[in-house]
Amino acid sequence: MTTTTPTPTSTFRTIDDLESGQQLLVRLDLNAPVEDGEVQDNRRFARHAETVAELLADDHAVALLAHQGRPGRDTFVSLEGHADILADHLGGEVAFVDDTFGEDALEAIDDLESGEVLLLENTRMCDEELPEEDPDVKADTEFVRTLAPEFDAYVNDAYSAAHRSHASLVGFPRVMDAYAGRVMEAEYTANSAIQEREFDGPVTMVLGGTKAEDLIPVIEEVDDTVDRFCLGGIVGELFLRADGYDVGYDVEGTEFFDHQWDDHQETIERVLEEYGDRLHLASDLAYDADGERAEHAVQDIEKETSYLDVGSETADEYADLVAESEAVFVKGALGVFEDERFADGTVEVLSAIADTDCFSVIGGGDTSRAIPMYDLEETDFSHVSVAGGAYVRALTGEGLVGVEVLEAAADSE
Ligand SMILES: Nc1ncnc2c1ncn2[C@@H]1O[C@H](COP(=O)(O)OP(=O)(O)OP(=O)(O)O)[C@@H](O)[C@H]1O
Ligand SMILES: O=C(O)[C@H](O)COP(=O)(O)O
Repeated sequence: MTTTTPTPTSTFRTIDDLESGQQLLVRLDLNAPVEDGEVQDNRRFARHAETVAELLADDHAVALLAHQGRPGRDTFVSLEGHADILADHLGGEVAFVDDTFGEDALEAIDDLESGEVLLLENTRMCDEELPEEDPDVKADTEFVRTLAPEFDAYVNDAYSAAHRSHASLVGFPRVMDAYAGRVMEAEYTANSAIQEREFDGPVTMVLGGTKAEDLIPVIEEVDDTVDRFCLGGIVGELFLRADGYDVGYDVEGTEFFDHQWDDHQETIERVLEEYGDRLHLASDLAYDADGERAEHAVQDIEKETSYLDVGSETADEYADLVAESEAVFVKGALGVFEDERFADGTVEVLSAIADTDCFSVIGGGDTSRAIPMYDLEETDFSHVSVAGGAYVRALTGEGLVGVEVLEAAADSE
């Protein structure tokens, strides 16, 4: 059940301020999981499709920029498959060109007509996109200088990438009329409003997923507003390791634990010491035993086993804590929910949140996928954010550079 609608607080211009029939450069965040080389649909496609559909209905010609993965990772692939998924959501054609700002891209942009959509190749395949630099430096790249004159205006809909100072996110608003798309507007409004809210009862934060380094600072920074943290996923196992259990080590070729432990051991131990009474760690964990889900109490953990979900005792405890909360914030999944055998922790806790009247926000590009996957209703949560890193930064009150440049562009009008 949903409770509250947050108050809008944005100061950028939105697509409501655009004149119709323009040539637009639109930045989306279509970063998605890739399985066996195939990109998978996530909540971002459906959300961005609504922005694109609205722009097409207003007779704009729309060229799209987006990124996928990071160089060197197996998720760093072409956007060709993304064009097909987006087209399915739009119910119309999305042309694709395997070039971002070279001759082929410019030719395709020239041919683009009102009511048509063109997706350009992965922005992270351009050398100038990635190093995080000042927006003015990004505005002076060949990437931005080549594309900007081709368009009447720039629209940024990629809230979930707005914490990155990359050329396609911060360069264009420095040199063009710049507007926020619907996803940017909705996410910004909801996530900013969270910081201003006060709650009468307990506030619970459920932290899981793979990116421990994104979450550790959150625990310290939301210290005043959150009464208890329920930990699972990789981050939960790292805290169990700090608590003296033989878990949270890379086994069977995984690369989740050791580098994050090496980089953050001191902070994890300090946070455990300082906030221990408010940190709930798993009391049992689930693993794959010859193809079947099996569970161990944490006392029986084996260092060589790969743990893939919190156990049922932990899931029950977390569900009870959620049920008596006034507000619940989720970032990251409690287990590998993509595999049904290890979805129990994530699904039990999400279902408990959906069953209460509390204010609830579910965050994470991957984590939010669990909602449709397990037939939960998005409307049972106050807000489902398709952002991960940007959402946790918003929770801690940190600014987002991609939003700041949109605000600056509006101010300079
Ligand atoms: N024990 C575990 N072992 C391996 N993967 C896990 C485990 N627990 C959770 N996960 C994975 O965590 C992922 C979700 O968290 P992750 O931090 O990657 O992304 P997110 O929360 O969607 O945010 P972002 O948008 O920042 O990527 C899921 O895909 C899930 O499979
Ligand atoms: O998926 C995300 O969280 C955003 O697209 C940002 O991706 P990044 O963490 O690879 O910069």
